[in-house]
Amino acid sequence: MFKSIKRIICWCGEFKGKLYIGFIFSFFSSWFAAMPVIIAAYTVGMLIEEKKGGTRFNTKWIGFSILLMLLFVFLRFLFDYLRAKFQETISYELVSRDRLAIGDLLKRVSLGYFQKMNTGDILNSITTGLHTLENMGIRMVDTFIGGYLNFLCILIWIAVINPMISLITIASMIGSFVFLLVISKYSMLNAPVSAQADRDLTNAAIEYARGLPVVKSFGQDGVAISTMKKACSESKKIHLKIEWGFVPANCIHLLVLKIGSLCILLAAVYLGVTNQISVSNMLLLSFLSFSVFASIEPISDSAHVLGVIENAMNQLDALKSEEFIDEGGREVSLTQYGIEFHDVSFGYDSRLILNHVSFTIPEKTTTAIVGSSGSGKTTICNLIAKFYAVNSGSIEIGGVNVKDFTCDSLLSNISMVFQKVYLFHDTIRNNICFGNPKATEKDLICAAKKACCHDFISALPNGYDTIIGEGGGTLSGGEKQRISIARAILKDAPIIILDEATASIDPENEHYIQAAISELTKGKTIVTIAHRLATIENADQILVIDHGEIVESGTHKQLVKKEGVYKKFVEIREKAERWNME
Ligand SMILES: Nc1ncnc2c1ncn2[C@@H]1O[C@H](COP(=O)(O)OP(=O)(O)OP(=O)(O)O)[C@@H](O)[C@H]1O
Repeated sequence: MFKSIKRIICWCGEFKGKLYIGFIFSFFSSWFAAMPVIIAAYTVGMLIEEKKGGTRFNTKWIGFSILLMLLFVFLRFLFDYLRAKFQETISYELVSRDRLAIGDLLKRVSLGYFQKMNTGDILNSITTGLHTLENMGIRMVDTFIGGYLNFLCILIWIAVINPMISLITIASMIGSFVFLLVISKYSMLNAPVSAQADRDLTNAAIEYARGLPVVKSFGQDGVAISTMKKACSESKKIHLKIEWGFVPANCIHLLVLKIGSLCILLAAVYLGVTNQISVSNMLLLSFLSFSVFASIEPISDSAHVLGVIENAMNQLDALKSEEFIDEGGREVSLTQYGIEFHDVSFGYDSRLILNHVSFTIPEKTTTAIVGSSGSGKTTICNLIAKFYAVNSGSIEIGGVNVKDFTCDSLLSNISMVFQKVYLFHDTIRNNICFGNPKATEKDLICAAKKACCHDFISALPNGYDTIIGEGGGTLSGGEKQRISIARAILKDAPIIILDEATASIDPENEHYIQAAISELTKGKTIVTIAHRLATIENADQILVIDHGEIVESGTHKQLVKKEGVYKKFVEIREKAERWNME
């Protein structure tokens, strides 16, 4: 329990000071909260003493005590306000800091990480996990430390009045603490199970939403929803079981405190009746018996979430400790943009995909990579962009090993246009300007015109301010492709990696996209996974890849003369293109 609290305090980092100041205010707030009760008890006590024929009661005291009580009530709320002012914002600041840090971190891990982890798991850490910390982390520490500080204040008063009763108070607190430990232990044990149930549910929901088009087309709604239903019912079952498990320890924790209050009350009355303490002190102890444990009663709720918080912190630490692919990288500014592969071998897992691949792409030339499906073309492009680290060999860009770049510094030199375009759920303007956030309106329109998308964007009711659905769902494939090219044109990077996506596009769109690509690639170093014969034939260099090895390289003219893989590939493409034309 203490370890978890210490961990949360450490998590506060630069905000620790604010947290501690908050505790000081909390301590004073507790003192001021106790003062009106003490004054009321003494006033009533003095009145009773007078009635019994004791010391004469000074009536002026009533007015004075009311003023004092009002002052303490005001001070209590003032210190409470100050505590909240210092502490309440901390969790929001921390979570915002961590969300941004994770966003940055995810940009810097190998893409292999996203295969190792489910999207739902990552999503859960960033959303539910951090939300748990945001909502419960600091509150839990505050309830715990604030609660015991409050208890300590009242305990001091009790000890001053009667040390024996303070021992009863301490014994009750210790008794209840034992059950708090039981609750926190149970919470620690069950939190991973509960978190796994949440992750399974998120993954099932994502899978269901993503697969809906396939589900509908195969008329399999029943099958798909059954996975969701199973995940929901499992989650309900697990959470209910855990909640019920807390009940016994919770009840006993509360029972011990209530019995403690009762014992203090009985002891106070006994001491008062037997004249061992004054009436005022008897009344005061009676009042305090009700409030002494009030601040530690809710700690059991905090102990419940201890495991959940620990688990959220573990997830956060696991994310933060993920190895960066650009560890040790630096900002590099290039003066030339040729690409060289030196004896590169690579596999996503134990299976080797690229086997001792070497080639050179001179700057400002076009290199087409051709080969059968699964031969390793996309893998080469992914390695140039350092999405993965090579197993052996090296890749140089502009004479610098890609290992030596930070991801941002490397990718600032590269524009990638994929077959499968991803557009953000945002305006068309922001999607295009993603390539260059500093671009002016003039630059934006110029890029859109070059990418042949200005006309269709202008025809939309909200023009460039039209919101594109998630993934670009509200646009056609050709429109999305042209927007992604406009994005790359605006970025104006010296190296272009292009997965030429013309196979599935109609002739009119193909014409537009080719025009857009020509604008994009002018004067750049281009690596293209080429499908169209026209692009391949015009390339300065063709690399033919087969089973992860470069089996042929040269110009179109040189390669068709050989009776090799390329010639066969050209014959197949010619047939396919003729078939497309018919
Ligand atoms: N992330 C991955 N994890 C594991 N294996 C992968 C991964 N991506 C690709 N592969 C495997 O690596 C091999 C090469 O894939 P790659 O995508 O580079 O081929 P490609 O030549 O671009 O194919 P295509 O023309 O069909 O797109 C394939 O056998 C593929 O199954």
